[in-house]
Amino acid sequence: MSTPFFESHELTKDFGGLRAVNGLSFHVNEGEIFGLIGPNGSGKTTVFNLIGGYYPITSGSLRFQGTTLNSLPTWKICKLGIGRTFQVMKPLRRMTVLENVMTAAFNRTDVIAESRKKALEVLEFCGLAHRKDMTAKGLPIGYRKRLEIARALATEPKLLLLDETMAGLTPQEQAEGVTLIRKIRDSGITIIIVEHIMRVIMSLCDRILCINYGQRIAEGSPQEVANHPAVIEAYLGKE
Ligand SMILES: Nc1ncnc2c1ncn2[C@@H]1O[C@H](COP(=O)(O)OP(=O)(O)OP(=O)(O)O)[C@@H](O)[C@H]1O
Repeated sequence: MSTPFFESHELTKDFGGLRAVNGLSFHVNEGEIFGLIGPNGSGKTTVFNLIGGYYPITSGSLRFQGTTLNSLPTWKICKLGIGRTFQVMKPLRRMTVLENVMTAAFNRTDVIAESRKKALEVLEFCGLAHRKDMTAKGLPIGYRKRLEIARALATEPKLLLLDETMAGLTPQEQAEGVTLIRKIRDSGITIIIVEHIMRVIMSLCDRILCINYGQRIAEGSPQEVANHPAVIEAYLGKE
């Protein structure tokens, strides 16, 4: 059997007495857009933080292209080719949009001219080139979300983790975000997306995993997951 592109095996994370992620196993195929959904507090961001190396894993394992990620530092995980955005955006507020993306591009180069070239390419790709000289703190939310994506792309990921990149956007901005995410996938980058806006998840994802209390409750095509009784119950409660 070939090695899965990305694999979580029995992933578990405890915060003191709270088990935030509980024996979670799933895999992601290369080229997929894989959705991770679940009610508030179900463990989605914690899964991203474990993949990115921000928290130590309590037990279980994570493997990316055959390499075990457990206990690797965040910068090594980034170098391996896993990039991410953050639910709470963290731009360098006083720097320009271009400088923000350049700092991320330094993940792959020490040369200023190269990081600038990469950052300009990424800004063009994300439709942000015309805002390159604005300070990050002056950007409207729609552009700030794009900047988050641009910074993650500048690290040259093979796997991109998108954490609620649509929250707070207008329907028009969401539609543009969907187009951008498809374009990213079409450029050869595999995506795991956490998102509460179901219209976005349903239209983008090839497969979806729904979790609650850190455990799998359903996995399958968008249609299968949306119609799954356990998913409906988790979101709407029992009648
Ligand atoms: N650093 C932490 N210390 C203690 N508990 C935490 C920590 N991070 C998350 N938790 C807890 O772990 C559980 C899962 O939280 P997490 O943020 O992963 O959920 P989520 O599915 O991303 O939620 P949301 O959709 O609201 O963003 C919650 O009960 C949360 O309070």
